[in-house]
Amino acid sequence: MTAQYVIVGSGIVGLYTTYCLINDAKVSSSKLTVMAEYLPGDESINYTSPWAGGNFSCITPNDADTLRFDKLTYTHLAIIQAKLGGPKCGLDTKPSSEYWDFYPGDEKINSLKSYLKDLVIVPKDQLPVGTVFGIKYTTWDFNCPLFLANFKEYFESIGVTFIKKKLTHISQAYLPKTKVVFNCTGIGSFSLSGVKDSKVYPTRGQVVVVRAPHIQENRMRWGEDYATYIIPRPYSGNQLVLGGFLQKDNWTGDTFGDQTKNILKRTTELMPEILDRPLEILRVAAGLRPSRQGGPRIEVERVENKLLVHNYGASGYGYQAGFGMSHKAVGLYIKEKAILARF
Ligand SMILES: Cc1cc2nc3c(=O)[nH]c(=O)nc-3n(C[C@H](O)[C@H](O)[C@H](O)COP(=O)(O)OP(=O)(O)OC[C@H]3O[C@@H](n4cnc5c(N)ncnc54)[C@H](O)[C@@H]3O)c2cc1C
Repeated sequence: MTAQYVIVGSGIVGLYTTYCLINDAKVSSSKLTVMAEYLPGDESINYTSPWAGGNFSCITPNDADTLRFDKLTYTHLAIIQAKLGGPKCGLDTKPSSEYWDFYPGDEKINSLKSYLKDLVIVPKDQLPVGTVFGIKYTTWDFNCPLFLANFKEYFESIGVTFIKKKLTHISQAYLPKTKVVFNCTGIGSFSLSGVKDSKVYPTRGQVVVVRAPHIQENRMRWGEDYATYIIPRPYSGNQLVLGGFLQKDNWTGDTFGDQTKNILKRTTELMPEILDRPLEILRVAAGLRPSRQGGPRIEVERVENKLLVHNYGASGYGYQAGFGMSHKAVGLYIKEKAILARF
C-alpha cells in the first residue's frame, strides 16, 4: 500500500471520487486509499449515504453547475452499473413521474430534455389535483446500502485499500507518501478541524420503508415547502421507500410518529395503489443531507507542498449528481498538478 492518494470519506461522493481518479486521472488503484470513520455496511446518523431513497429526480437546483452534474451522472451510470456486474449491484432503471405545484423553470426542463430517456410532458388534464406541471421518464433507482457495498467490493477487487479511521484534523489523512487528499466528508466537514466549514448544515429527512411488490415505479411531488416521494429499491425484496421531509438545520437522527403518519398520508394520496395490499412497514429512518450555503464546495487548496481537494456539500443529490461533482474535483486536481509540475 503506497497511499499516494487518500480519499477521506466512504459515502457515495468519496466512492465516485475514487472512481474518477482511476478513470479520469488514470491513477493506479494500488495507489489509492479510502479512509473513513464509517464504511459501507456501517450505519450512523453521521454517515448519510445509506439513508438515501435514492433515485435520480428533479430535487436539484437550477444553476448551471448542478444541471451539468446531474446530466453527467445520469448519462454515466450505465457504465458504472456494467462495471459492477449489472442491475444486481443495486442500481437499476424504472419509470418515474414527477409533479410540481409550481412551474419548475425553463432551465431545468430544457436541460432534462437534452438527455432523459423516454421523457414526456404530462398533458394538463392528466395532472394530479393541485399540480401545474408534470413529466414522465425512465430514471435510475439505487438500493443505497447494497450499491455502496458493491462499489467498495469492486474497488477492493482492483486493489484500492480501505482504512477505518476517525480523523480529528484533516492533516491526519496525509500518510508518509501522500501527495493529495480528497476531502469527501459530507456533514463531517462542519466539525473536522482544518476544514470546519460553518456554511455546512444538515437538511434532515425521514423515510418509511414498506414492502410493496406491486409498486415498480417512482412518483414524486414537489411543493414550495415540501417534497413527497415514492421510490422502489432495486434488488431489496420489494422494498418501497416513502418520504419525506426537508428540515433545515435539524441535527436529530431520531424518528417521529407524527412524521411517519404524515408521510403515509401524502404518499398514499399521491399513489393510492400502495394500499392495494395491506401496508407492511419494515422500518422508519432519518438521515442528514449534507447541505451547504452557496452549494457544494469543489475546490483545490495548497497545504504546504501538498494538495487538498474538497468535494462535499451534495445535500439531497449525492447519488444523482455526485459523479459530476467528482469529475469536476478530479479535473481541478489534474490542472493544479500540471501547474505545480512547471515549478
Ligand atoms: C432521507 C434522504 C433521502 C435522500 N434521497 C436521495 C436521493 O433519492 N437521491 C440522491 O441523489 N441523494 C439522496 N439523498 C442525499 C444523499 O444521501 C447525500 O447527498 C449523500 O449521501 C452524501 O454523500 P457524502 O459521501 O457526501 O456523505 P456521507 O455519506 O455522509 O459520507 C461521509 C463520509 O465521510 C466520513 N467522515 C466524515 N467525517 C469524518 C472524520 N472526521 N474522520 C473520518 N471520516 C469522516 C464518514 O465516515 C463517511 O464515510 C438523500 C438523503 C437523505 C437523508
